[in-house]
Amino acid sequence: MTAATAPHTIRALIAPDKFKGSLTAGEVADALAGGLRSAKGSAGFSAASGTVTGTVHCELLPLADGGDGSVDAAVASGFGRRSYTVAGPTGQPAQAGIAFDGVTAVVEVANTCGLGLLPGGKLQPLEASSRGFGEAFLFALSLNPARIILALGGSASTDGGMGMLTALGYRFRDRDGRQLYGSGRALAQIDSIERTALPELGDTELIVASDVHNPLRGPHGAPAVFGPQKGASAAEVAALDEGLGHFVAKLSEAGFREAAALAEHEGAGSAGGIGYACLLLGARQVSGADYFLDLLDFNTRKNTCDVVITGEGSIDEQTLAGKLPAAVARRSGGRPIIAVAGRSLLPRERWSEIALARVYTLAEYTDQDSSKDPELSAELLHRIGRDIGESLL
Ligand SMILES: Nc1ncnc2c1ncn2[C@@H]1O[C@H](COP(=O)(O)OP(=O)(O)O)[C@@H](O)[C@H]1O
Ligand SMILES: O=C(O)[C@@H](CO)OP(=O)(O)O
Repeated sequence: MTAATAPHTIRALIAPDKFKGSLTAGEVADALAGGLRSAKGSAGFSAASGTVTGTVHCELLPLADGGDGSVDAAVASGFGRRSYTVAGPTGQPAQAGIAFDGVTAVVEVANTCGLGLLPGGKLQPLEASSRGFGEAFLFALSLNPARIILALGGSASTDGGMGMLTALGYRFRDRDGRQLYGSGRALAQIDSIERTALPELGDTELIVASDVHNPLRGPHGAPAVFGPQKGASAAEVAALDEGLGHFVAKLSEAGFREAAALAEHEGAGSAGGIGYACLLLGARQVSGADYFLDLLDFNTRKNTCDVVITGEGSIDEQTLAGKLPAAVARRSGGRPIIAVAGRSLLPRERWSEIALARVYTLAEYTDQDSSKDPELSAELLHRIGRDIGESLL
């Protein structure tokens, strides 16, 4: 007869980012928690033969890094949500949400002009615009906040923020004097720029929360690195890069003294160059991952857990460069960090570079492509959660 071991409790903090294109951060956390609680050996496991060796307590903390889910993360931390209709990435109305707590407003690119809002999911690398983000920005300004968090990422456009600036009252005209709407394609057609009816920014502090450090143009710029995921062919990437060059030259001509220098600035290439336009307006840049981890009080919440489970759609070089799982791992104070992802492009010997104890991927659990299949993804995450639970008990 073996001596019975006293049941113990494992406290897991489930703190993932979204899996872009398939699941929100909240859905990822829910599916993992369901799996962990059903692990064989846990008090939640109901099979007749189950011996209870412990309990898994899950604390759910869906996160964001400036991309999709940033407004949701602010709302989860106690902000109110305000709904507002904006022009989506191709001009069709989109119901956007901003978060506001009376002092700070959070405005998000992904829920105003993001990839997920393209009609029929059809990518529009040249036509998509950041105008809707500008409209939400204006709405946030009308609430008189002390500061606005401009959450950048997940955009459908590569327009250098031209659409956003148009919504804020800048007028871009072609050589025949026709007003341009603001899109990647329109960048090359700009002949003149006027500043008209600009909103009063007053003392409002503008903060860009983004987790990419790319400059506006060049081999590491917005078109080259993020254009292909928005559907741009090699020729379109080149045209967008050239268009952005023309945009910068025209802004310099129109009296923006910093226009050329800011194009080189780290983060100018976030959200198809909306980062650049925000910097032109005087915004300060912070790490999106760190901003939202602070807002959701991660440092305190991690203190009461034994293990942290984080993740994102794709674990890759960008993750190592400081995306959300890396920021979570950096703050976890020596607790074991398990990452879960749709796919991982990193060999296991590189996990330790950001202190990941283990990486689970959906790709290891199926032969099918789960990247566009939320139901399958949630089911696989449930299985992974169960396996993680069983490995911990
Ligand atoms: N359910 C899934 N199954 C497999 N791969 C996924 C899944 N969801 C997302 N991915 C992969 O992750 C990529 C998005 O990466 P992610 O880390 O979520 O976003 P980003 O890099 O923009 O922050 C997708 O293009 C896809 O390759
Ligand atoms: O919107 C984009 O162009 C990119 C970079 O900001 O976003 P993500 O990192 O979500 O792919």
